[in-house]
Amino acid sequence: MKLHNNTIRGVHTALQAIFEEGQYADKVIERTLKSNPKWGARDRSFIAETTYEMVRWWRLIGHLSPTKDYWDLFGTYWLMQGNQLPEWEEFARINPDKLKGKYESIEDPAMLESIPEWLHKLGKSELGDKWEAEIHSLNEEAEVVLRVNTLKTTRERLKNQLAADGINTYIVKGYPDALVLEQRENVFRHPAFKEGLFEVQDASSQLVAAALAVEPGMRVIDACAGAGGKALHLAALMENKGKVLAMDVEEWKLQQTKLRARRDGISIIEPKAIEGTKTIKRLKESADRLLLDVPCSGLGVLRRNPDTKWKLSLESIQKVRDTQQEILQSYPSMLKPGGQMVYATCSILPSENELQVKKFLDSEAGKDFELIEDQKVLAQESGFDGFYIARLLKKGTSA
Ligand SMILES: C[S@@+](CC[C@H](N)C(=O)[O-])C[C@H]1O[C@@H](n2cnc3c(N)ncnc32)[C@H](O)[C@@H]1O
Repeated sequence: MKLHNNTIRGVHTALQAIFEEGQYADKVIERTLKSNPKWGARDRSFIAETTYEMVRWWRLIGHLSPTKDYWDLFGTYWLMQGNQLPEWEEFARINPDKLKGKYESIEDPAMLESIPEWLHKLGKSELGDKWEAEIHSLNEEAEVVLRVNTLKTTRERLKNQLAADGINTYIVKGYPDALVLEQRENVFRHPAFKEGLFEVQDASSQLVAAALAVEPGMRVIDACAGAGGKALHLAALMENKGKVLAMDVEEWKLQQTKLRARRDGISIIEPKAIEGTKTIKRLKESADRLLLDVPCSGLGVLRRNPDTKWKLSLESIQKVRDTQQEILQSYPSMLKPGGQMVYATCSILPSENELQVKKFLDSEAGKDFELIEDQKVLAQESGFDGFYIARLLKKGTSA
């Protein structure tokens, strides 16, 4: 593949914003591409892909590169990918043989997987033998997965429609609404997206709403709805009948949910900002189903958000665990007796997952609940994101 000076500069600018200004990789790439409308499709995918991959391998690249200069870092990355460097003066400091020798002498698994030392220790202590294969899997590039909006089309119809435009997809057993792209593609530009025929949502994430066993006409609360990925799926599973109360502490995210619902032809989602314990108390025993898609470390979705590795710390993970338990201690009061609840995270750490559920069940707040089943979805086994999904029943019958 031929390298172009201006697109490499585009990658540099994006990396600067991510590492020096602490901005989120996905937002930075979106902005970089938007501000350079003259770049063609190939240039755009080069910039997006290279930026993501350089963020993913940042620690290892930094170790192997002769200096911290961006040209050296890019050149090192380019060689690591098995490519050859053109004879440009910008790459004069890079010696491919020296780089290869340095790579082969690395013994530290955290360096080889390009993760912080503390994360390797934590992963090993939580997942034991499964950790190394898991982090290896989480360092792979994510597939693009679509969730068919069954309110507007069928999987078969959408598959054919996309194929007619040269976008080939395949079906994976166990994920009834999913289509996986054979090749990475910017599907947001496709008319079928604008018509609300699909959402982009990882296959593991699609298991969450499905686990809640919703039915048309139910009153459902999605208590951490964010931009609405799962709420939209719930509404589709409910055939747009009943009500989905989409709640979050960050009201601006719920605005996104509203816009997405309109595109998807959904009318049953009602956004509601959480203003404190009052909001929760007022909804006491009002829901047939409750989804707690709680904030988490995001360690299960590193494929999609590789910058998470560099933003997390032991302290930030502890903080998020505290929030998870606070939510578990208070929000289940919104569920009617006899109702079902799903607790979900996009983390693979037991301390955010089954141990949180156990702590809840052992506490006063959890005494009326029982665990029906849980799924520990690892990337190394599923081939998709890492997730945890627990289904719980609130004992008793509703009056
Ligand atoms: C994993 S994200 C939710 C993703 C969303 N359900 C989706 O499918 O797109 C967790 C959400 O919890 C929200 N959150 C954080 N603290 C919360 C709290 N105490 N109560 C409710 N939501 C909270 C965050 O703003 C974030 O949107």
